[in-house]
Amino acid sequence: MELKITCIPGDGIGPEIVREARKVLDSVAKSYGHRIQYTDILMGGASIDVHGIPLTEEAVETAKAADAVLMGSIGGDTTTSPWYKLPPNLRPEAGLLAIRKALNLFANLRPAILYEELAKACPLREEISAQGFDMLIMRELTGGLYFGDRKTIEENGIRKATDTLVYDENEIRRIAIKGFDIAKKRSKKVTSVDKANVLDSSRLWRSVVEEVAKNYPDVTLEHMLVDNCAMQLVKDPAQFDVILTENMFGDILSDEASMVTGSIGMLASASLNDTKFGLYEPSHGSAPDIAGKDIANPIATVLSAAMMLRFTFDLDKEADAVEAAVKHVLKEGYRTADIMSEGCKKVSCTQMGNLLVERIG
Ligand SMILES: NC(=O)C1=CN([C@@H]2O[C@H](COP(=O)(O)OP(=O)(O)OC[C@H]3O[C@@H](n4cnc5c(N)ncnc54)[C@H](O)[C@@H]3O)[C@@H](O)[C@H]2O)C=CC1
Ligand SMILES: CC(C)CC(=O)C(=O)O
Ligand SMILES: [Mg+2]
Repeated sequence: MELKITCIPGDGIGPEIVREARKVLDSVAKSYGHRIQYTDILMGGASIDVHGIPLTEEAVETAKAADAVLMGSIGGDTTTSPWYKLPPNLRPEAGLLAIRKALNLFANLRPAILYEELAKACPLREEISAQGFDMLIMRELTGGLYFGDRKTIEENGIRKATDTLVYDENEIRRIAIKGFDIAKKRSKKVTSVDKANVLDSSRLWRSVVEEVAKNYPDVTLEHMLVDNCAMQLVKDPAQFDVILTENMFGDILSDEASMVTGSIGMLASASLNDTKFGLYEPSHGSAPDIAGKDIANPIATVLSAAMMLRFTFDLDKEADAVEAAVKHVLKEGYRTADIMSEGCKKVSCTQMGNLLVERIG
């Protein structure tokens, strides 16, 4: 099979982790007789440095022409990088939001799984980590606070800033349908997370989710307020199967969930629309604090590439091989710095990639 993949290495650790994920994809392609055609595009700071803007139309067209996109991460240190002296619409993150909107990637799937081998890296009490967990955070990705009108003004000498959280019922319905469809194939429970005790947007969210739920009588629906959910994620993560939530809540809750899997370096993601196309990226950012040191964990990006094989290309055996290689290497005790624990063997980003390639080969 011919796989047409656009890569966005991005900024910070992005190029390092994408390099390792590509090595793994190449190794799977070789073992299973596929051919991969890669095209690289610039986004975020890397695009600003070359084109003066975080995403060009040509880059979007190149992404659209591929079957799927593999992305690293974008952005710099938001307090020191010169990119953050630019107007907000020219900063790295504007490129990321723009590509999500341009490709209509409204559903962000973030599986948070505690691998048995990483129980020691999980900061939770032993009786909780010993149980393990396997949840899927479904985050709405093209609406809500990150896409509403915003402005900063000065009124009577007082600076004032506004961000707007808007959802219409169609935006809520389509992500809810995706969430319930997926829950039907899992353990059949959806926890819809909102702040319906305060926000109108959350009250609409809750009522549309309830309407959708009527078409899925075999899926259990529960509602949970976001502040409680943040607490429950560290108290008892095994209670969750599919967490269905809006853009900003999902952003924050998925970083929290990642840490109970051991590290954010383990959390993969797929950003999808209603077609087989997808943008696959780790849930973390560009980690400027460790960029260029070859110590980043590439596993989140490698597992995102596995999600691409499974979903966009229907290559289940190949995706299984990548996931099995990750488990194998962890079982053998190899760890990047972020998931290191006593008695394990510390490896660099490159070495982790090489080990995964060897196990696949
Ligand atoms: N999808 C994307 O491209 C995202 C971009 N960002 C951008 O990334 C930049 C940095 O943001 P931060 O808040 O520092 O979040 P971050 O996720 O980049 O880093 C948070 C912490 O996690 C660590 N970390 C992240 N990924 C890791 C990995 N693979 N292996 C080991 N450690 C890892 C970092 O070293 C840091 O200590 C900002 O410019 C932000 O806007 C943030 C989140 C997502
Ligand atoms: C620009 C941000 C919305 C990126 C982010 O934090 C994420 O997608 O997780
Ligand atoms: Mg985030």
